[in-house]
Amino acid sequence: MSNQQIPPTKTYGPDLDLRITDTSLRDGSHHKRHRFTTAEVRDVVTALDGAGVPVIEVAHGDGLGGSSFNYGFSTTPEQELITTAAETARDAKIAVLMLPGVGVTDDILIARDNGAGVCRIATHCTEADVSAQHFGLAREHGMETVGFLMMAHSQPPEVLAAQARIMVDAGCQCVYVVDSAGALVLEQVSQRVEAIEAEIGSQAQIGFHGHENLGVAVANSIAAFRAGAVQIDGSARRFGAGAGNTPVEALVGVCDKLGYRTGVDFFAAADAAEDVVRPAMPEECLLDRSALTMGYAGVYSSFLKHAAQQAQRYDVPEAQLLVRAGQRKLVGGQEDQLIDIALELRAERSQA
Ligand SMILES: CC[C@H](O)CC(=O)C(=O)O
Ligand SMILES: [Mn+2]
Repeated sequence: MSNQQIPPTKTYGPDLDLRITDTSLRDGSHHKRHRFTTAEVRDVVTALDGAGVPVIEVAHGDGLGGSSFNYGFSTTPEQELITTAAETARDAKIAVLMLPGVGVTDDILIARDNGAGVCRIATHCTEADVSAQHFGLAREHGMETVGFLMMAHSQPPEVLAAQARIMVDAGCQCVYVVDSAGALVLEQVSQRVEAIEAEIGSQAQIGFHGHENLGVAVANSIAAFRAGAVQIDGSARRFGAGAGNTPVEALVGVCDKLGYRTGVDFFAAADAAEDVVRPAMPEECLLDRSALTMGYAGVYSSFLKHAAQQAQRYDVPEAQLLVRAGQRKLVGGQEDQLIDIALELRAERSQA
């Protein structure tokens, strides 16, 4: 099977070239409107763990503490889902993600007590400073740490590198370039990874989290890996916000063909995606006009469902709403501004 063309510049460890984290039970939760049940979590974790996926992320789609009016309420408390995942996994580590301010430090400690081993702290890519105490706390309590620099397309490589430095100095062990809008394309990914690598060297690892809005998430993930990222996110059948994330099963297949070791069994991952994850979801995650517009205009993928709701409520075109959200450079947490934009579009129409 192996037909390696370009040897990796960096590897995750002696047995793995890259470590995959599946986020269908966290980013995929957006697509399910945060309605995962413990039975679904048990089935998905069993299947992904059995396929050899080394890390599985579980939380509300907007991270710990996300269950709220602003983001949508979870039907099952996320800590129950985390407990179920941790009790089910035989080999996989369970990861949680949190945005400081959406969740609080206690959420991290409760998740750790419930069996989470990896603590991922996400900030907008110019606000890494708000993550410092969270990395310290997680490390103190024996958790592995990952930092998410979200909306990475919105800043040049040197800004991301400076923000990565802040996270690493605070105790972050792997800084992710997070393409929240699915707006980055190939070299735009590798340049960001290379700039971070130049700044942090071997002090921490680098990761990449892609979204499929422009249809290049697998290619972007390979570009990130070749530039030095050794932790790569994906999602079974790509379930995630917007058009979803990098499809794990496709990423594994591509890595097999390039000779990059993921430790994941391609056929078992394909079965998990089709037989277990797909039935847990209401419908397929589409790469449709709205998702494409998000990638093209640089809009936070988690806005998709909110934009659809407001477009319908105020009877305005969803694509125009998303384009304006991109122009306003909205970031996570500003979902309510979609209402402003919808009202603006409606007022313009009635004046015309
Ligand atoms: C929970 C914040 C956010 O959705 C993290 C993420 O997956 C992204 O920015 O893509
Ligand atoms: Mn995401």
